Amino acid sequence: MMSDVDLKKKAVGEKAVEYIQDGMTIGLGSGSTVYWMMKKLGALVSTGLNVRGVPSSLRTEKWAKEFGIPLVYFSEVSRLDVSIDGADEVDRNFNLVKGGGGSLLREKLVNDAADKRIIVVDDSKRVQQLGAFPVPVEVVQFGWENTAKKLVSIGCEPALRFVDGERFVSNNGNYILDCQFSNISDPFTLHEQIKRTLGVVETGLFLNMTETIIVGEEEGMTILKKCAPVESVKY
Ligand SMILES: O=C(CO)[C@H](O)[C@H](O)COP(=O)(O)O
Repeated sequence: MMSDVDLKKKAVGEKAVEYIQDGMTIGLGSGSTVYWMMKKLGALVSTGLNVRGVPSSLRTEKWAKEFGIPLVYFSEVSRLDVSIDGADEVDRNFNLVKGGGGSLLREKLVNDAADKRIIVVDDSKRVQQLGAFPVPVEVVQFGWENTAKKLVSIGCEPALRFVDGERFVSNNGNYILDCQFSNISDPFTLHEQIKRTLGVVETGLFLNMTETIIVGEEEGMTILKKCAPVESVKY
């Protein structure tokens, strides 16, 4: 049986497919919420919907192939019509922490290329202030220990990510440092500070990178849109 959280993820993932129209090129995000979007999209493709996707991770690429979603190389498209992605935290200013699955760099590149960017989350991801979830920071492997020390000096506790007892290596061949800050009052300045650190490739702070957030709740969902009234969908 599916957990309550999984039911919420499924509901918002499937809802996001309503934003996709025939002929669109779609940025396919990563994670378990995006999985449901892709499964539904695959079903629509099998009934004739003509779309193509750019995957933001190898796992997403695998799912796209499994669900029959046609893919196109990122290098072959200049813009995407829409991107649909998950997140680890969303604040009320539409800023996000992403990278819990380790795909933050490709996700950022894909989302940045989209004209419309939709985020799908369950309500446990909504926060007053970013930072309870450690900020994933992608760093080059060479000299990562020194990069970590530099990050300590800007106020965090970085932890090298391990998965199944092994050092996690991103799809780009880099390590991830999960950086716990005690308080992120200004995510924009923090992002700039981290980016200036030698050895850092990208941060999981996605700032001003979405206009629509679909939040799955116990009895429905809330659709948050920048500069538009909140929409509530009840079951
Ligand atoms: O940023 C991500 C992967 O790098 C995911 O979108 C994020 O971790 C949310 O995942 P899920 O939908 O499984 O909760």
